[in-house]
Amino acid sequence: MSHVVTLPGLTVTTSSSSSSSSYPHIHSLTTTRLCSKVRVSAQFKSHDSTPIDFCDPDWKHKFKQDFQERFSLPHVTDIFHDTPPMPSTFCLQHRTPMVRDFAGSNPSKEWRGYINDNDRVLLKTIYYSSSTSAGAECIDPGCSWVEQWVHRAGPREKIYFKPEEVKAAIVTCGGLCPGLNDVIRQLVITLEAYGVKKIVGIPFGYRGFSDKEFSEVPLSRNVVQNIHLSGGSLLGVSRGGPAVNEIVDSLEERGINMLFVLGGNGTHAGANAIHDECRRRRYMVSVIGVPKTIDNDILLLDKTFGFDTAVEEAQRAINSAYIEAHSAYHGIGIVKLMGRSSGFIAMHASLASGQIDICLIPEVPFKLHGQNGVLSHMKHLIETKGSAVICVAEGAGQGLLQKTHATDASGNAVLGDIGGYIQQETRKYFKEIGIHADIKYIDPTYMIRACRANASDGILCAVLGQNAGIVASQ
Ligand SMILES: Nc1ncnc2c1ncn2[C@@H]1O[C@H](COP(=O)(O)OP(=O)(O)O)[C@@H](O)[C@H]1O
Ligand SMILES: O=P(O)(O)OC[C@H]1O[C@](O)(COP(=O)(O)O)[C@@H](O)[C@@H]1O
Ligand SMILES: [Mg+2]
Repeated sequence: MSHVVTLPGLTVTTSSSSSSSSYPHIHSLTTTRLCSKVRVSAQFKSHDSTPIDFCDPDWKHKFKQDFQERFSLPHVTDIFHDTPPMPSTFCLQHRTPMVRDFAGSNPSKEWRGYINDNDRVLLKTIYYSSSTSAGAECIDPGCSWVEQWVHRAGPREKIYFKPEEVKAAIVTCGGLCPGLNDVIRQLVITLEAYGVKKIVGIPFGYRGFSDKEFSEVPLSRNVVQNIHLSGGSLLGVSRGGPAVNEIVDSLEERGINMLFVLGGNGTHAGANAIHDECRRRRYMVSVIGVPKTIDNDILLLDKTFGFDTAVEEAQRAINSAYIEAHSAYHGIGIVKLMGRSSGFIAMHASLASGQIDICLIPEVPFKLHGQNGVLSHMKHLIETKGSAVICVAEGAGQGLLQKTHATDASGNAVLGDIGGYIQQETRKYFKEIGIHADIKYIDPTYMIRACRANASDGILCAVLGQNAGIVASQ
């Protein structure tokens, strides 16, 4: 499944997080005789999924063109051709005076705070001279250098929404993630800086659009001033909810013409559908998505908000498991961390802690039983070190569990409890081989998810919130 993630200042078509975007599926590609058979990863396929023909001397140019198309930003003038631009109300009015302003210069002429529409950000910075170079990510067999650019986020000189005519709504959907409040806060502050007066929060995710018992939450700088000091979402979150038509009806009834959605792949599939429906109805709305995934599984993004906090917080659980395991005779600690389809949290937390003996992630299949299984390695650890600590990502080893086919209200598969399964199997195994083992299992998922963002995530959220607010009007 493919969906559009609209980042503040850039639109990215990604595969759904279930394809674990940083580990894209490999597709085979057969070329003509002159070119060798090569395999190309999904991220390097063209826009319409046709494989690249490397025998075409023009392939690089075509690849770049295709990449640019994928990353082109939709604009209100694509549909409402006559919308007049107006000078931005943002930076010039609300920036902090700079020292040189006091020296008598003309600030409006000197200030260089706007982004040019053609500013770009280079995505890849490593030049791999060969495909055999460690970690090489190559497009073609010769590992040619191909620039990949995306739009630079930031305030433009012209805007297309009059602040006094804007009613902005913010909605947070899916599961919690540290930093949601930080993004909401910065969004509100930025919109106010533009001069937007009507800003509301939609309670409990998309459900807030249809459920009559929830009313809009008026938002202002005063309301959001301290919300980043606690975790969760001021607005609440939910899974499932109304159909897209109902949401757009509600937008129209409420007169909302800027919608900010904070959420993951499901939320963005919804945002995309809302955008399409608004376009179909010719209802002028700016729909802005801020990607939220604590799992950090979005291709092209170095880090998503909440991930850093999750890794930091996960270490408390790992440390507790370690202490328990080391304080017991033949102690075994098992910690399950988030990561439906990717093991970034488990892997980073394990590396950072230095206390994990075995780290199991969804990207790497493993077996529990048998000669090279996890259990026999645990036995080895018990015999050699006296204890063992295991970190497992929630999506790891799902093939070992019985499938339930259960889904949550949003249609996501409900995963089996791999941590609990490993605990049970470990207990059985050590009993069978007659070795004492003291097993403790920790699942800190909700303790981690509900945390307040750490300083590094706080800054990331502020940047995202600000860019989301900025991109909406231009
Ligand atoms: N394909 C879809 N089209 C429209 N809305 C969707 C789609 N998938 C999920 N949603 C809605 O998006 C919201 C959040 O989705 P969910 O999967 O729970 O979390 P996340 O956004 O974190 O992935 C839910 O309200 C759900 O109904
Ligand atoms: O119990 P809930 O709220 O359905 O959430 C459980 C899931 O939420 C997650 O935190 C992911 O949430 P999102 O899909 O909203 O990003 C997973 O780690 C976990 O499987
Ligand atoms: Mg999701």
